[in-house]
Amino acid sequence: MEYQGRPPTSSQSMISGLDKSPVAMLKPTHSRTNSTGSSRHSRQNSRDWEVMPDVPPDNHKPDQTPEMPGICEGFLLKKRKYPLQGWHKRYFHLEKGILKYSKTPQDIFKGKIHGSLEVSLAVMSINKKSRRIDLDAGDNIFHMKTKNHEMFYIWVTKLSAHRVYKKNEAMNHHQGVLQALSSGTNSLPAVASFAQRSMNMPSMHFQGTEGDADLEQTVTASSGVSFKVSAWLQQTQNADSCTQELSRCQLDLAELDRLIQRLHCLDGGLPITDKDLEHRISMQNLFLEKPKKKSGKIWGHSRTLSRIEALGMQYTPSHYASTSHLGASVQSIPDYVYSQLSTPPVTSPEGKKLHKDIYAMSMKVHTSLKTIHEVLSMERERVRQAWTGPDLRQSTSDQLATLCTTLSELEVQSRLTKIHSVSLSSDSTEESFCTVRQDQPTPSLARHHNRQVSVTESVAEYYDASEVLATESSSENEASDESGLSDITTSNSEPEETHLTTALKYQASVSSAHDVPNNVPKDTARRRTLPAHCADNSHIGILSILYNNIGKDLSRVSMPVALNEPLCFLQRLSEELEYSHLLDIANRIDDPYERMVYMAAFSISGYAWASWRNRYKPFNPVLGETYESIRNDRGFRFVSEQVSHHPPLSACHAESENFTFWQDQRWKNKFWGKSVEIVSSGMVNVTLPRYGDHYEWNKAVTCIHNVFSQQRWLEHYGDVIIRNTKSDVCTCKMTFVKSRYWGSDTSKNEVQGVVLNATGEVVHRFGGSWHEGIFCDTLSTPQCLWKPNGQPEDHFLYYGFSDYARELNELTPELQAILPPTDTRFRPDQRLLEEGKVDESDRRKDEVEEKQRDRRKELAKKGEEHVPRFFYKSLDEAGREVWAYNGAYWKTRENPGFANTKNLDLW
Ligand SMILES: CC(C)CCC[C@@H](C)[C@H]1CC[C@H]2[C@@H]3CC=C4C[C@@H](O)CC[C@]4(C)[C@H]3CC[C@]12C
Repeated sequence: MEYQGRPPTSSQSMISGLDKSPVAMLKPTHSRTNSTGSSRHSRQNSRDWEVMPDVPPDNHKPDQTPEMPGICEGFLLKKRKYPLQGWHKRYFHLEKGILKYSKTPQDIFKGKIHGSLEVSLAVMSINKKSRRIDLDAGDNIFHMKTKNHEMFYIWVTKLSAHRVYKKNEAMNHHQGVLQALSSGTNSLPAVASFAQRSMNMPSMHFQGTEGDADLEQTVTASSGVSFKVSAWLQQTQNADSCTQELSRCQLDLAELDRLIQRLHCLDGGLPITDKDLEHRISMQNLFLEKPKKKSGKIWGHSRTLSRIEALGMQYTPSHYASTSHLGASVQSIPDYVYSQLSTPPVTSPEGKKLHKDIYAMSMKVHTSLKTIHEVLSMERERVRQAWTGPDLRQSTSDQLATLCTTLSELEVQSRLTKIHSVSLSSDSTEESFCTVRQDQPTPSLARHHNRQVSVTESVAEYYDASEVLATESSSENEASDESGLSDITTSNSEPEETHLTTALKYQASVSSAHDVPNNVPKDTARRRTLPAHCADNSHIGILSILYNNIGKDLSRVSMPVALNEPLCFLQRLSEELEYSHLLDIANRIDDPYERMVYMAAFSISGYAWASWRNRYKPFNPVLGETYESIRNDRGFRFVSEQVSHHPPLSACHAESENFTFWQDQRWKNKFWGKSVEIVSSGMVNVTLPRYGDHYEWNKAVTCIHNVFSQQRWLEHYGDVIIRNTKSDVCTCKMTFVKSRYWGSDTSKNEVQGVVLNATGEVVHRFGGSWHEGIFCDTLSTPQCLWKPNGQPEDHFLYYGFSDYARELNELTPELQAILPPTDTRFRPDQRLLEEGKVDESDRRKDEVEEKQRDRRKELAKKGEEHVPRFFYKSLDEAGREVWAYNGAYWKTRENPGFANTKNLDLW
């Protein structure tokens, strides 16, 4: 081990040893500074963040991989996987470009790894002042902090060295494979041999981290070719017989040669040399050019003659005479050779026998050659079929695709680094790099109206943006970040092995449980499908949209509607009530702890959509847009309104005889280079009339991993606490566990929670996953509390929509007459998209956004502000800003009816 984590005196020499390249890299080219930033503290803080440049591979000759940088290991502080929880001490180990961590060096040694990441595939940002290093590898983000500046310097240097090394290695590898592939007909063996070489390269031994996948695939793809070739040869049973036939042929030819020599001697001539034979045969070949034509005048053929002349040969008339009949007689090579060699007619019995033997031998050679020719022709046909057939074509195109992916991965990474840096540099707040506290009051929105646009934020709005964006500044500053230090702990905040056992137990219970009965009627008499399939949007380069618009006024950038799903955020909010029957159950349970268990199940059920919905984004409602949903089958009615456009804020309210539900959805983005974390700050509220309970809870963080690629996936993580503001009897604490604990997949989408009594003792435990269901084993009858409804089979064709989601935008004739014109169902671009008219929808979307801008300007001219129609701003019991329902929607709907009121003209 090169470095044991103590700040050693040797660290100096270690640094100087690496000084040449990495120190240059320690001077990042980008900073997160915005010179026009408005917030004082954020200006200081964002300036401290720097994105490490995407180091270009060294200019070295291919195949000359520079020396592998040494191992680096030691304790670092790592931000807890659950947000908002400070830092803990973890042992990090960097080797061959892979950064792993565990609790102790022993754990690393034993292979008990908590997480690992391929550093060359991550976007790396550093903050010298707070000694922080962030690595975002798309699927995985590490936030680290060093104890002192010396360690910071060492780690940054080492990480950079490993990044450069790995990039070079990847470049070399791909150049090699590309060369092999481009070397035409011999490509397969070339690729195979290259693969063989790569397989032997120790450095190509990748650990099984996600980031390696592409490289690993390429290696296996090319080694797969070599495997295929040998398998092919093995399959070719005729190959052996072919070789045998050839050696037999060789023996026969030797015998033939002997016989010919003897015949020649018999005739009193000198032994025929190979050269003689060659001459004779080539001469015959010349005559064979037009063997049948004008057989009697063959030498009259000018071209033939000139070639013979050119050969400088002299022929006797007997030569000509003997060849003159060839045209008609040549049938096979042996016949032909025989005829050529038997110049003077032989009469002696020995000579005749020799003739016969030569003939027989020639026939044998001919047969052998014919067999070999057949085998080779068959083989050629096999190769041709395999090449044109789907199998090899597929694997070749797969290989090329893998290569392209990996190469573009490198390209993408450099772009990301740029985007990242620009997004940060134009960000006047440090919000994208600090944790937002959910319990802090929201600062006044007015303070930040003058801010510049950032790409980070633009992701927030997903380019439905039509005006200069403004987002609230984070209330957390570097000081509180630093204060995380006092929070340093070596205690284990991560689940122990028991956690895994529990997780597996719940998982098994959920999967063995039957479908959980609910009283919701299955047949809703609503539509089961959408009018058109979703458009394939995989070709739309989200990255290039972002990239090409860096620094531009984003008001002019609109995302193509093909990236949208035909639902908006207002409708999405109502989707959280798909499993409202859990609230109906809760309102009937006398036991407050058990009631809480159901509240928890309900809060988890609102995340179930995420496994299916990662390809499209909802429409951003325009200011004043509304949506209603009356669900007689579920016994509630729901209304929502877009109450603010910058920042986007949707308020909603639902009521039933069993509950009232409300929330305002506000969130912030943190863009880490490859992934976006969505941190919601609004609270969800539910009251249960029977017991007078008022529950409120925060939302988990949603992370869009690999946001720019087709391997995009969503994850929810963090702690969620449900409190009953009307009673201290119990609280519920849940954890949405970040995946990849212990490197296993068993904890995917895992949730675990407890219900605690007033003294903090555990009364109930439950667990499972947000995509498969939740089980509680502490109830008098242990049972599955909730399971998500099955997805319709064709969901992939319809945006991943569940049956419930498909119903949300349906516009029935009855509704058409009653709904206010501001209802989303009337939004023309969304409707066009639903009907599959993507181009028209795109045009209409521009118009809708334009109209929104005009309305805003109009208001500004009059010095007025938009006032939401059905919600009003107020403060909750904890002093947080909330949007409360004013009761006007249903009243107006009934009397006088929206048709008889003044409504906003939105589109
Ligand atoms: C680039 C595009 C096409 C990729 C698709 C992005 C999708 C998956 C993103 C875009 C906007 C995102 C939503 C933004 C806001 C919230 C509110 C939060 O409380 C829960 C997650 C939720 C609901 C996000 C889920 C994921 C989401 C829908």
